[in-house]
Amino acid sequence: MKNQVNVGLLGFGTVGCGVYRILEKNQEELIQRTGYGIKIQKILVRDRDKKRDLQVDTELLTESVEDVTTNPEIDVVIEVMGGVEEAREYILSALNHHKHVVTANKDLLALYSGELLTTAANHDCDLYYEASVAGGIPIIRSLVGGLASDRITKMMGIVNGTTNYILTRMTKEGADYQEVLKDAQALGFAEADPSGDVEGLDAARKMVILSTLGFSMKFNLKDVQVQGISNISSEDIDYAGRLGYTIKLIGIAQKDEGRVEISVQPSLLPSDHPLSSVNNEFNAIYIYGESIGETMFYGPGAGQLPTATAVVSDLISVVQNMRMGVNGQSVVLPHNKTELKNDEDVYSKYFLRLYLKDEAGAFSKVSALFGNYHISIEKLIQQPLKEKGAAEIVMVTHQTNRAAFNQVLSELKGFDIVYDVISSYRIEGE
Ligand SMILES: NC(=O)C1=CN([C@@H]2O[C@H](COP(=O)(O)OP(=O)(O)OC[C@H]3O[C@@H](n4cnc5c(N)ncnc54)[C@H](OP(=O)(O)O)[C@@H]3O)[C@@H](O)[C@H]2O)C=CC1
Ligand SMILES: N[C@@H](CC=O)C(=O)O
Repeated sequence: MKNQVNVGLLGFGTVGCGVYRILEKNQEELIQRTGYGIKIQKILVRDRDKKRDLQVDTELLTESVEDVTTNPEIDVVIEVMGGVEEAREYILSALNHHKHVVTANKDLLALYSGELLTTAANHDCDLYYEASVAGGIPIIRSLVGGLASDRITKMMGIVNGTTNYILTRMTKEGADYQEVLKDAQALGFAEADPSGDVEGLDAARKMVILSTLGFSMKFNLKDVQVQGISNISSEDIDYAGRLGYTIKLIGIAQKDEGRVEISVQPSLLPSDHPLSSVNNEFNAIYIYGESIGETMFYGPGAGQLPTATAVVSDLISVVQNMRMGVNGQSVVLPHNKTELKNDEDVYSKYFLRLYLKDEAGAFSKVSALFGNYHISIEKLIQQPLKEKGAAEIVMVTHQTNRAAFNQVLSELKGFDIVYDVISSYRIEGE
């Protein structure tokens, strides 16, 4: 092996520029840790003439993917361009040309990890993807390395920086949803299409990746119950606060007796729960294992340098493997049969807010409906809504199963004494 490793970058946006910066700044440490110099040879972009914050030698930039994925001088390809089909095609091309690959692309991995990992293995190539989940937190390494000896039973946490940033500012400052979303985009936290963030899909993709690794089962996006944050109002946040809760977008993957539930939903957590204090773009994930019990991972979940740190750390692993003539840890394919839980088997408490007609006996009818499904009410706020001649009801239920709660919700929506069902959220962490 020569004493320099040549790298090709696919993408030079938020993360790509971060990778460039860290490679420039930490070259000395990289040589110490790997024994090799690491040089960026080519960078694929859509538009070479675009004005960029980070100025580089224009000879490095190319609009032709072959300059990277089939370039015989390049040893490792780093994919930080995003998207699915082109990214898949380019990574497969790189692997087929015997190049190791590092990627931050959770959209791609949630769909095609099996194909990509198999192709990598067939070509004796590494495929690392630490940055695809929770930005700078080394969560993938922890699952496939530090916790590999344990049986994982549950993973729960905040895995999207953009939505956590938005909810934090809405909660703490009463900030406007659209305004803070713009800030999250300007700060480089949001995806190119931020609807993936705010509708919960980005977090769902990350939960698919974590669940596949943690439970060694194959999952698809359709296996995840997903709800985003775009309908959360300042009133929901205020009521949650009055009842002692904070609203966060929470991903849960839980296995009981071989069957799994995966969800991403805005959830109410007790305000003294550690996840309630995870603010801004930070992420945090609890991992529970049969032997280890509870562990928690916390750190920046999005942003240029935290994400690039994970990417460059993967690159270091690749170079260390190249030096030793071995392949890396990340080629782990699922081997357990996938079984999902039914709604009847998923239990939690719920928060519900609705407008009720201000007429005698209306609340008793609602209570009776809950009673029909054996759901009891733990906390209640009732107040008149003058402009509608209605009462606003906010309640917290005791534990119930998802099927029963969904049935009550659907019957409430057709009830003549109910003006509107405003919002409902799961309650976790109690
Ligand atoms: N931003 C973050 O905090 C995090 C991002 N990620 C993931 O990292 C990846 C990159 O994200 P980010 O850096 O934010 O994205 P950006 O949108 O900032 O950058 C994308 C880059 O890829 C280039 N590009 C995109 N599509 C093509 C294409 N078809 N052909 C050639 N070049 C292309 C763009 O070129 P041009 O500059 O010419 O437009 C741009 O340089 C994504 O998969 C994202 O999900 C993961 C963790 C955190
Ligand atoms: N858009 C993502 C970026 C990192 O994965 C997020 O906000 O978490």
